[in-house]
Amino acid sequence: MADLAELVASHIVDVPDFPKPGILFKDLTPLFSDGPAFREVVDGIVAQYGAASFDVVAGIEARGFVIAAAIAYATGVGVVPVRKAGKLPRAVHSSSYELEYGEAVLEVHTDAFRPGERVLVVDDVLATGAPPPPRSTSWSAPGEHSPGSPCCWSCRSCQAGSGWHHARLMPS
Ligand SMILES: O=P(O)(O)OC[C@H]1O[C@H](OP(=O)(O)OP(=O)(O)O)[C@H](O)[C@@H]1O
Ligand SMILES: Nc1ncnc2[nH]cnc12
Repeated sequence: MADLAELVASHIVDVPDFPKPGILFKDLTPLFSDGPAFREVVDGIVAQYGAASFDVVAGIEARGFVIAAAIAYATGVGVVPVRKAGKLPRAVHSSSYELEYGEAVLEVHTDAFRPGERVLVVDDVLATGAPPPPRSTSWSAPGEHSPGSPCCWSCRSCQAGSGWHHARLMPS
């Protein structure tokens, strides 16, 4: 797993101030475009969870689609697109959330999953994403936890020491 993490890290390009000043954007396109590396990562994800542990893969628009489709093809299961608001043509479940650099709404068709189906949900990056906090939720200053700790191993705000991130990602 350490090797895989290194492989991923070595194929990420950090882009400062994209899409907004203060955001360090993790660009995974070099990983997607490197055939052997991408295959190794996809195979690694499948091995991590076990091909028999899920019945369908859900990918989060848009970069998550790339990974979800590859996993689905590799394991012979179907893929369900979880799309940004207004893109799906039929009845949807909908949920809003906060991004590191904005807000968005994700939707999935109400009949996308069958009862009891086991779903592997994939995306490329977890920065800060979380449902909008309830009023009572406290917010924690960045840097209160060490980068690499389980609470925020992929939390860019914490690692970059800038911005705020949701307490949900932190241990209580
Ligand atoms: O943890 P968060 O702060 O939610 O950030 C992570 C999300 O942001 C990016 O998607 P984005 O909405 O930018 O869409 P894209 O994949 O279409 O670029 C990324 O692919 C994740 O879905
Ligand atoms: N820092 C970041 N890099 C890439 N994608 C992101 N989505 C949210 N924050 C991001």
